[in-house]
Amino acid sequence: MLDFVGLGLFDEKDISLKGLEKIHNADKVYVEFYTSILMGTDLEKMEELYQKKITVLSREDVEQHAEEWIADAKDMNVVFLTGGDTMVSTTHVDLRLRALDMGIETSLVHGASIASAICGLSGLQNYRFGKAATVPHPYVTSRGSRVVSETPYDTIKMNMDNGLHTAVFLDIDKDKGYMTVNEALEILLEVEGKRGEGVMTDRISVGIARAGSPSPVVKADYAQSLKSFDFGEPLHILIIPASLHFVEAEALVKLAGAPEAILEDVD
Ligand SMILES: C[S@@+](CC[C@H](N)C(=O)[O-])C[C@H]1O[C@@H](n2cnc3c(N)ncnc32)[C@H](O)[C@@H]1O
Repeated sequence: MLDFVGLGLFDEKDISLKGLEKIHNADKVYVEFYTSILMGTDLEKMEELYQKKITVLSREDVEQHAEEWIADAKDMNVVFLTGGDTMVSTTHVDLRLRALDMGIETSLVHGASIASAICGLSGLQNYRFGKAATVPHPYVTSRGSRVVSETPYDTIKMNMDNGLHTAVFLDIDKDKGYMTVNEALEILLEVEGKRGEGVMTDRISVGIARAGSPSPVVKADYAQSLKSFDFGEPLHILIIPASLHFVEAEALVKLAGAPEAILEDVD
């Protein structure tokens, strides 16, 4: 049996009782921290609370060599842990399908996810979100030119045209670190400036830091101002709202300190 268990958002205590039960019954427990990471804990604290040894898998272990560790699940209980919900904004459905092809039974234990936390913390309605985007760190080519992905900007623009908000996930890179809301806004405004377009200028953006922690930060402001706001420690996520329903605008003013002027431009 291969059990996929979502760890929730912030520390080792965010796991569900069902998830914990799966770990207690497991012969082997694996975790990956490349799609998301619990910033309020570490492997030692997790192993202490869960009373199990946990092996950390790299992206390569999960995406290229999965058969090697999944095979044990043919005659053992193997648990695979992931930050947030195990199947939200990850590619882990591929792992599940591979396991099924190998004749291995699978199960899911869901965890609190950033996808729903952003709605709760900001007051933006979950049914008004379109396709999510990810802002990767810029990279430098062998010839020395800096390359910035324009894909997230295109996604925001497409969603905006359809009246939909965009959740913008921020890159987690083992060398370059955790991207901040500030860096992501700089990158998106750079693309906007280069193209001479105006999707984000004069619009409210929302930054959220450390969802699920005792002190999450939620701040809404015009992109140019928000890019210098201090959100503190990671993880961060950015939301680019489309037009706002009046309750969403009121929530952004009261829950995220947005300028009251936004109350005059609502649906
Ligand atoms: C690719 S998503 C994976 C989502 C995860 N499976 C879930 O369901 O929550 C990871 C990105 O979401 C955002 N994120 C995840 N947890 C967060 C948290 N607790 N606070 C703020 N942002 C978070 C970060 O931008 C991070 O890079």
